[in-house]
Amino acid sequence: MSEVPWLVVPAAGRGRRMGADRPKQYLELQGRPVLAHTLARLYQAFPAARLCLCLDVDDRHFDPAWVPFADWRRVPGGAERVDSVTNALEAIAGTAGERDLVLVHDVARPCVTVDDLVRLHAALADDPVGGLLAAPAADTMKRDDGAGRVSATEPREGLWHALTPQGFRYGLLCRALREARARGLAVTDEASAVEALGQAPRLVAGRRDNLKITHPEDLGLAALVLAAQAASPSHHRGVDPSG
Ligand SMILES: Nc1ccn([C@@H]2O[C@H](COP(=O)(O)OP(=O)(O)OP(=O)(O)O)[C@@H](O)[C@H]2O)c(=O)n1
Ligand SMILES: C[C@](O)(CO)[C@H](O)COP(=O)(O)O
Repeated sequence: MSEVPWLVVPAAGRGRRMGADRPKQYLELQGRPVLAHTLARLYQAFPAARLCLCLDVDDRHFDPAWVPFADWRRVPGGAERVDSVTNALEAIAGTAGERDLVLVHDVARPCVTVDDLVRLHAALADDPVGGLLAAPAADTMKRDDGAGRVSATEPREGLWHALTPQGFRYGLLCRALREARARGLAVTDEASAVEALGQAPRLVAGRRDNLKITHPEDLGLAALVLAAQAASPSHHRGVDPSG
């Protein structure tokens, strides 16, 4: 029987780049808010997991009916994503064990498949460091000169897009985020904090359609992805019965 993970879902962003009338996690996608889709995918993969949901303290849109988990708690969001995740880890101090696996997943990634969730979980079961879903860069990469022109073409070999979930043992993740804060490092994901400790997180190849809804056009793309996934049953495969 495999280990049931903790889930941390940072959902306290304001969606500034989306520029909508509400945070993007509450925008409608196939008739339901983005947040409800994301939590449903996580629940399909890990029905017995314990969830920490990071929400803005001034959130006026959230409805607990969208949370399918039996064991969940609401945690106040912080100023940045990393602060929201840190608040979640602090909220479960004393309950979570040092070696417990914590999977952190952006609420803004509703298209993650059950198959990828289960594969990541399995890949991290015995990994001494932890790791993340990631997709190899598929485009030619340009660097700008700061004035709208190309200054260089960067080799893409070995470059990956960091996706979520990202999963690490509770003790290691707490230490990594604490040290990153102490050193004033700007970390945009959990892996970069762990890297700053000198550790090498495992890259687990994930689907490129696990997109992060960020800009206005991403909402339409996510709707197309969900429709395409519904037409193919592959993402329902591999649900862990012990979860
Ligand atoms: N203070 C914050 C900022 C972000 N997030 C969450 O972190 C994830 C990734 O962040 P991003 O895509 O940047 O979301 P927003 O912060 O909402 O977007 P923007 O940067 O455009 O305002 C999202 O699930 C978002 O809700 C969070 O929990 N707390
Ligand atoms: C964690 C993340 O999704 C990895 O790609 C991403 O860094 C979060 O988005 P942000 O715009 O950097 O907050």
